[in-house]
Amino acid sequence: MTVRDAARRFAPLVVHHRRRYALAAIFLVVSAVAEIIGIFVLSDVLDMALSSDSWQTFAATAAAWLALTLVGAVTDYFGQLRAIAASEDVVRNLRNHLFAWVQRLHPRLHRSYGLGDLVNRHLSDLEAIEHLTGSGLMQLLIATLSTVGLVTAAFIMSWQVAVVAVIAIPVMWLISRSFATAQTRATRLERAANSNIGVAVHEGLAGHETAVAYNQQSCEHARVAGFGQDWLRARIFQSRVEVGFGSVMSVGQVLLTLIIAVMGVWQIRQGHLSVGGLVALTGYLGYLYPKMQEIADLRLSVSSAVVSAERVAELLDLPPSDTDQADAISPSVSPHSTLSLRGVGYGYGPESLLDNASLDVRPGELTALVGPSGSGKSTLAGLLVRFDTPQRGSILLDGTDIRTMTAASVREHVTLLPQQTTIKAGTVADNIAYAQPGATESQVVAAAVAADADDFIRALPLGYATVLDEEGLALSGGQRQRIALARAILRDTPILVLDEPTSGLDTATAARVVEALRRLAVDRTVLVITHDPRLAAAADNVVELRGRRLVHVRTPRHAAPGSMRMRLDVAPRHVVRSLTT
Ligand SMILES: Nc1ncnc2c1ncn2[C@@H]1O[C@H](COP(=O)(O)OP(=O)(O)OP(=O)(O)O)[C@@H](O)[C@H]1O
Repeated sequence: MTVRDAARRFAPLVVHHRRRYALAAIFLVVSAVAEIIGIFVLSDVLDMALSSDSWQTFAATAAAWLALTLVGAVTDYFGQLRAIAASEDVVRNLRNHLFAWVQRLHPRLHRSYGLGDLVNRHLSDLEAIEHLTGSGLMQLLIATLSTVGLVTAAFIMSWQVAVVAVIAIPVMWLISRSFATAQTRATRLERAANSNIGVAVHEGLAGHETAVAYNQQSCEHARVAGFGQDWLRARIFQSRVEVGFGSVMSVGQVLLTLIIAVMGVWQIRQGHLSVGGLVALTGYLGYLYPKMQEIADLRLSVSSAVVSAERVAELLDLPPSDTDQADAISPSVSPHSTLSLRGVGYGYGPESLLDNASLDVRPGELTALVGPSGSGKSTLAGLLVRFDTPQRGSILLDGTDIRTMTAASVREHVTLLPQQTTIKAGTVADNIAYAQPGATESQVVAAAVAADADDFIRALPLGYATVLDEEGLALSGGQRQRIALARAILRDTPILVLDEPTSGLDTATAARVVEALRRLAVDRTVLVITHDPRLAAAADNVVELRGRRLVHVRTPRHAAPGSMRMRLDVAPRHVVRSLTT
């Protein structure tokens, strides 16, 4: 990606802040102009003082110089504040935009990047992009205008001296260009190492218990330290480029000042310049040099920002998992819905996971999907809530292909309880109500009762008001599972797809949850994915995912009365075989 590509790509996200940047730029330009005129006035003040004319004229000129300095300082203050406010707001908006997009990506893409890497892209990378398209651009504009103003003023004082300064500008630009290539390479290495550290720290902390249990803390530590070493190398490389550039520029500045001083003295001796004029001239060039260096530095920082732009653009170019057709519909939610698969085929790569899979999951029935680990059950659950679309065949909701519906509408009909339970920072009630933010207290309690969670919640120190930390570590695995189940129940959609709802539960609790699921299935369509023989035995239908196909193992016709109490030893042999695989 070139600087131009990056600017073109992200400018539309910044463009609606142009007025704020413009206002900041106006303040800063006024400040720069006040500075330039101030130096001019200073030369008069000095010449007057040296020629000791009237003290009154001297005082008036000195007051004008002071006033200009004050105007410069005040406008600089407001300009800087405005610029900072605009750039922070742009970063905030860019982050909102990126986060909204990343939320639309398939969960498997989140996993493939790693959370640490994604977090990094939401933080420092966005700041760099703002610099490229907002504050950096504004700084470049002001530095360029100031340079033009200072050079013009220098020309008025002495064109011979000003020519030397003008010649220095393209030389500095060429030097900064040669450093920019190295800076891009260094930044790429630094960003990659930084992301690796983020991923390693996140994984190390998220899997801390496993690391301790397996005595692998030193391995986790070595992993973070290894990436830290890469980062250090990249930072040293980056600093070498930055500091090297700074040193070359300093030598250049000294050379330039020396040449200008020699020329200035020569001009005074020739009678072409006054002492005040030389002071003003060196003042102009004293301001000019940092402005030129700022332009050259911007060239370097822009090279770093391009790397960040590449990293963010990479995420924004990923296809979202919830793209709707142009004429997608949002059918109204009916209390009873049938979910059907017709000849569904799906695979992550060339290998199929599902082939010609067909199934009807009807209201009033509890359907269990069983099958060996890795056979594709969770993948199928993801298709039902349109994380992805089948490559062949279709999934129908009351006869409507879910491809033709908006993804949001599909999820208004179908609730998925994922295999991994998520507990958010907040109270128990907040966690359950996450499914339906406007839910009343009694609805939250009813959902908890249905998930057999009410008793243990009431036993917590503050009951439903007990605050859980982000990972819900204050709760046992089974308790977290039931809170997640209550959350799914609270959504009150006609179809529930529950991935391993009884995993981690003791026999008595699992039995109560199974009972709760049977009650739910009375007026809902419930599909449970399970390895739990008790749950499969309690289901009206049992379907096995076997050899990429869905095979009916048991239908309501064969279900024993009171199937909820069916024991594993009386469940059909093939159910037992598939559950124990
Ligand atoms: N994002 C992915 N990319 C490629 N392959 C994947 C991806 N996610 C899952 N798989 C593979 O697809 C297969 C099915 O995975 P899935 O999680 O659907 O199985 P499952 O039947 O639910 O397993 P389990 O019963 O152990 O939960 C596995 O071989 C898995 O490695």
